[in-house]
Amino acid sequence: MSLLEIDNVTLRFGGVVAVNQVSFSVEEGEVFALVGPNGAGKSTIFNLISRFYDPAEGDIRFEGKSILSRQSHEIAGLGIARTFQNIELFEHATVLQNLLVGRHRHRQGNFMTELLFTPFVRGEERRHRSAVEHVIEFLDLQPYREKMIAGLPYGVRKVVEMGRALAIEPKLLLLDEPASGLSVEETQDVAFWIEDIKKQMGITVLMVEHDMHLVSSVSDRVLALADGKTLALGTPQEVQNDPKVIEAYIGTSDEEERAVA
Ligand SMILES: Nc1ncnc2c1ncn2[C@@H]1O[C@H](COP(=O)(O)OP(=O)(O)OP(=O)(O)O)[C@@H](O)[C@H]1O
Repeated sequence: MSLLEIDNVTLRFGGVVAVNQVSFSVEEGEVFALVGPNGAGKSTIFNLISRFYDPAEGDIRFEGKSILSRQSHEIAGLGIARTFQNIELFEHATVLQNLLVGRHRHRQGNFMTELLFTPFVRGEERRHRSAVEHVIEFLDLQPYREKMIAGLPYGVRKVVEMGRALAIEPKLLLLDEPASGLSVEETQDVAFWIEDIKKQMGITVLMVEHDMHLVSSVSDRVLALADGKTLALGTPQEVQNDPKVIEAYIGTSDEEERAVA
């Protein structure tokens, strides 16, 4: 059984078919990338998995069960965490506080037990702290743990966002353009972390990314989309050499996209 199955999914915005009968499966333990020119439908697929949108047709299954009856706030509870293209953190809270918020799905105490700070709650608190400390160490965030997000450089905020998602201890991590706006060195770090997230933490990764160098270095499989439709699916090399993919990139009006091609 695949961890995630996107089964013949279609979504329209008025007259625009943002996602057009797309199917793919993500296997446990792999890094799977969605690529394609601007407007291909990549972010919409993330938003469908996050249950921000309802598909017009098709099904989305996680661990074999449809998630279409679930609401967006229930998705983290199933074990799916995500980052956003435009980083979404609490600006006026510290790195540590932002990561602890990510632990919310694991909280089991009720109002009274929390109020009375029972041994159960104290134990829970220790467990949350230690999970968060593990993420801080993993992502080399020690120098920033007590710093406010608002004062941090962009590259560090991106890492904190990844940390917030990892603190949930997900089975599936959705990374929305993890390298966008980063320097070559920072992108290299992201590549190492994605490899470690897969190998050391055993977390499956689905990412949307424009940086084909990063995609080829970390992905097991790649799905290329254009105009909401599947163009090619295979290894990074197979997809990059696919004539339909080359055509889609060369046909784009975006200079950066053409450079990628
Ligand atoms: N909320 C929305 N309302 C209307 N149209 C939308 C909405 N979101 C996306 N679209 C349209 O759906 C299509 C797919 O957009 P989407 O953002 O998924 O593409 P993308 O591949 O993520 O592009 P990019 O690489 O620029 O982020 C585009 O034509 C876009 O204009």
